Amino acid sequence: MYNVLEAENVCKSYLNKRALQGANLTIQQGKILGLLGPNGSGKTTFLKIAAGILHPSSGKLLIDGQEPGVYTKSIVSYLPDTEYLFKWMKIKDAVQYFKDFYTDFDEKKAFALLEFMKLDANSSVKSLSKGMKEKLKLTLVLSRKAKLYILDEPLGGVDPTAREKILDAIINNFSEDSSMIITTHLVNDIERIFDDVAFISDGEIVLQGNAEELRLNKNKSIDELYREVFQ
Ligand SMILES: Nc1ncnc2c1ncn2[C@@H]1O[C@H](COP(=O)(O)OP(=O)(O)OP(=O)(O)O)[C@@H](O)[C@H]1O
Repeated sequence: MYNVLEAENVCKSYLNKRALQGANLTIQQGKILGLLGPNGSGKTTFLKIAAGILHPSSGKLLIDGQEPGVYTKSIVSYLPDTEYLFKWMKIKDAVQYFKDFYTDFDEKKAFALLEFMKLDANSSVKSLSKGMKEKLKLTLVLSRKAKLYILDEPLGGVDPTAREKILDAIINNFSEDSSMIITTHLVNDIERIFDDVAFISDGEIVLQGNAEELRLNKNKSIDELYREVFQ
């Protein structure tokens, strides 16, 4: 099986804070991996390195066999946990912005997803609630035909019913040629879409495996296992 992402002994320090301390992780093609860990365990730092926004202090991280850079950014669709939409934009301007920026952007898919998310293309971004903004950002990121989707806390502000529908949409739109890494604290709600999970603690991956095998072997849901590991 081909690994879209391979991280070997990745370390990252911010001044005197060691955020990643030798993280090892692989993501296979066609798989959705949940990267799970408590606040401050290094999830966002890991994702930023994979997205090419931060450089590791040491170690190696390869995406499709290459170090993060211009090529990997062209095949990675990244949803950061921060705000990046411009307030002056209407939703349709944000779609156009992505279309201009990314050659792999599928405008038809974007408008279909907007409809699914019940978002009006003529609404202005500044009028959207937190959950609506999350839905818009997810729409934009999922409308690229990327090899790797990186979603940092994608559904925190979305209400539980919509969350279920969006998870279904993610699975229905997911192509076996691509892969996905998702961080979340909503383990119980989201675990059903994970093929694999990795637990991160103090900048180290302490457990990685197939979600179904872990459930069977430990006789626990991933949420229960998470609570046991991080209690
Ligand atoms: N820019 C920064 N400067 C200094 N320290 C940082 C910076 N960004 C993150 N850190 C520290 O690095 C560690 C890992 O942070 P990171 O944001 O990767 O964690 P996380 O697992 O994503 O947390 P959360 O679940 O709260 O989002 C934390 O101790 C954090 O305080």
